Amino acid sequence: MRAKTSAALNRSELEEELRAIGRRRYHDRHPFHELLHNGQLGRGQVQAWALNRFYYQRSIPKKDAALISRADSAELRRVWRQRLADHDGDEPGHGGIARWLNLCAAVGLERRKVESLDGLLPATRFAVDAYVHFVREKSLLEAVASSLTELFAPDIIADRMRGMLAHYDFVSNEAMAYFDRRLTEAPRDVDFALEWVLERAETVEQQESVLDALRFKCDVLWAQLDALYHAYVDPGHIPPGAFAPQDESTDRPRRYR
Ligand SMILES: O=C(O)c1cc(C(=O)O)c2c(n1)C(=O)C(=O)c1cc(C(=O)O)[nH]c1-2
Repeated sequence: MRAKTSAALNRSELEEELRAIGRRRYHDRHPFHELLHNGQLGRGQVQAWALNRFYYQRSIPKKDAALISRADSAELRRVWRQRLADHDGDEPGHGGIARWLNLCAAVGLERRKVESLDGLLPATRFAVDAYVHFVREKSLLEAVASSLTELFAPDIIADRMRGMLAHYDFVSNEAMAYFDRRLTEAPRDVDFALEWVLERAETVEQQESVLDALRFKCDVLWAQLDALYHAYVDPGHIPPGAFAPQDESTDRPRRYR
């Protein structure tokens, strides 16, 4: 990391620092994703992933609404509200959250069970809530910067779609519709957010805050996968009250290392 006293970076240097954080800390490097994408999880473990990630999906529009509520600029609000429309849809049964629930149904989860949040891992809740609080409480520049993990999302989403379709017979193209949409939504969203941040992060202090915001967000994503790994892979300590897989997946070795 740069010394606090160094001079401010120019735009392309700042962009490179942001991308370097992704290369080191983004959740594509997490072993849980490796197992998920390579077909090495049982159905129950995939269910645990889908059920927990529903809480992230459900919370994203809340954090986007929080960001909009803090923006003085009509342009920022106008662009950002597309994210609400993408996730919530314009009518019931449409939008990203509905598509996520379809994915949950495809892997064998009951919709009402998922929506109840019954069985959520405690660490999922803490990590996701921390993201919403961060966006409510930090500077607007940090709030926008924390969304920049989406710079790195299209590659991992494409890998995930390929891997899950190839390896799990309970995953269909229809079930992957959520991710298919994100392949176009994420680049559009992040192009705007990156430009917005590069334009405004001028001082060393602002630039440090933006880089820290991205590190924080990588931690939010990483912590969710650590919790899944600990509970459902190795050592397999499922916290009291958390989702307990009921099916064949217990035939598979619980330990992968
Ligand atoms: O599948 C993924 O790996 C992945 C990662 C991320 C991300 O990098 O935060 C998001 C999403 N998906 C996603 O679907 C999504 O809607 C989303 C919104 C945001 C955000 O911070 O505003 N990140 C992500």
